[in-house]
Amino acid sequence: MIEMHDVYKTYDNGVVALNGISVKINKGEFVYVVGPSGAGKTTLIKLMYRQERATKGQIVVNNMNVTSISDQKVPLLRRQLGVVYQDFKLLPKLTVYENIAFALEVTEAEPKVIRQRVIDVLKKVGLTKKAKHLPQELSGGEQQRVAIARAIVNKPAVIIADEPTGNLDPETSWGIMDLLEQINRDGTTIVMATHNKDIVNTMRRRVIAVDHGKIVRDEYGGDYGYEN
Ligand SMILES: Nc1ncnc2c1ncn2[C@@H]1O[C@H](COP(=O)(O)OP(=O)(O)OP(=O)(O)O)[C@@H](O)[C@H]1O
Repeated sequence: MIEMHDVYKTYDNGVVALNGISVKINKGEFVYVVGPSGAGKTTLIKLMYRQERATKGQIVVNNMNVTSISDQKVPLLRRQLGVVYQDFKLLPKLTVYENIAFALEVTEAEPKVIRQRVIDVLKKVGLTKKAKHLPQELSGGEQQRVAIARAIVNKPAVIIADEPTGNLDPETSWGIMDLLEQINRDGTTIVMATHNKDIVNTMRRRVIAVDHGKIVRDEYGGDYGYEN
């Protein structure tokens, strides 16, 4: 599903963010990426959806060669991935319904298909009643649910989440984790970078620990493993 072979990333300012990463993530896995601030977690994730380009090495996501595809092919790659961010990144002037539909409109899906899919995902994330609201009228947890609905509406093979509970209180965070677990149970691979020790230690999934741009631990049923 996702394979990285000897991947390096040096930013233009000379910072070496990733220093030789090789990893294979199989279909249906739920993987936590942990590590201290500045370890390279966000960079690792950004390389997967070509938000940043690797300096060296090979990355394959769902049979697409992320490192060698042209910029024109990047939208095609992004359709295989749903991305969820810490700060939700919803479009403020669009309603909940429109935010989700927008992700499908760019794929030129038929209006009938768009409508049905948006209705289905709104139900899945429990926000049918908020369809006509603007993001600013929602709580943080609700906004993150909309962002997750937007991420899954294309039925992607992989969800990539960068600190999705970072702006949420503990109870709301658990609600978001329940939703991600449910999406994973339906067969979607999930890669999630997090600083949330409680979540990682409770869920007991695969844990990839990054430090100084290298994988220092890769453990199934692992724990968080260090103090924040
Ligand atoms: N666009 C950029 N330009 C230059 N350096 C960057 C850029 N983005 C990140 N870095 C640097 O790369 C290193 C890895 O950063 P990254 O954001 O991947 O870490 P992280 O593990 O996600 O950290 P955090 O937990 O604080 O979000 C850090 O030293 C950071 O300062």
